Amino acid sequence: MTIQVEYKILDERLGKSIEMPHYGTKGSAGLDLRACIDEDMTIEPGQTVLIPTGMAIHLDDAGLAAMLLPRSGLGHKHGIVLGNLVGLIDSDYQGPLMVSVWNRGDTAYTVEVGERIAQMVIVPVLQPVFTEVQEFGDATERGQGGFGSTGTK
Ligand SMILES: O=c1ccn([C@H]2C[C@H](O)[C@@H](COP(=O)(O)OP(=O)(O)OP(=O)(O)O)O2)c(=O)[nH]1
Ligand SMILES: [Mg+2]
Repeated sequence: MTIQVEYKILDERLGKSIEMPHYGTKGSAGLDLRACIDEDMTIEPGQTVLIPTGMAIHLDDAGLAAMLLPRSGLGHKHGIVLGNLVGLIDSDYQGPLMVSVWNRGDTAYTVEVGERIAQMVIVPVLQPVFTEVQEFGDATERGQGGFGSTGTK
């Protein structure tokens, strides 16, 4: 099934001097989002900056969300991850897609104009009806055990 999602271009360079986000390979889970900044921007160690992607999307379906995730290479090699760890885009959000970029490393990193700074994955979402109970219907083997209760080995 093909899912249609509307988008707006908010930065006129997008699709021209700055490439439009797209699925890079047939099996790509995410589209890389590009830094629509006026000039290259150096992010100091520990600093967090909000970077526009130059576009807006409207998912328009409560059964969908978009997640913004770090790119592996930037995160692992340069410590460039997201200030909110994961960005969650609501299906009713129509504003500019922004990426909170955090330099968690110990060296400055310069984001270039149009650089791919994060990736966006469209995911299905369920909004169940929650029912309050005094006891859960089925007791499980795990019960209330959590936070390492099963050990480490
Ligand atoms: O990395 C992000 C995270 C969020 N958003 C936008 C889309 C999202 O739908 C909206 C609200 O995000 P969220 O609900 O995570 O933030 P909040 O702090 O709870 O804000 P709000 O009170 O507007 O819901 O901000 C982005 O553009 N980039
Ligand atoms: Mg919110």
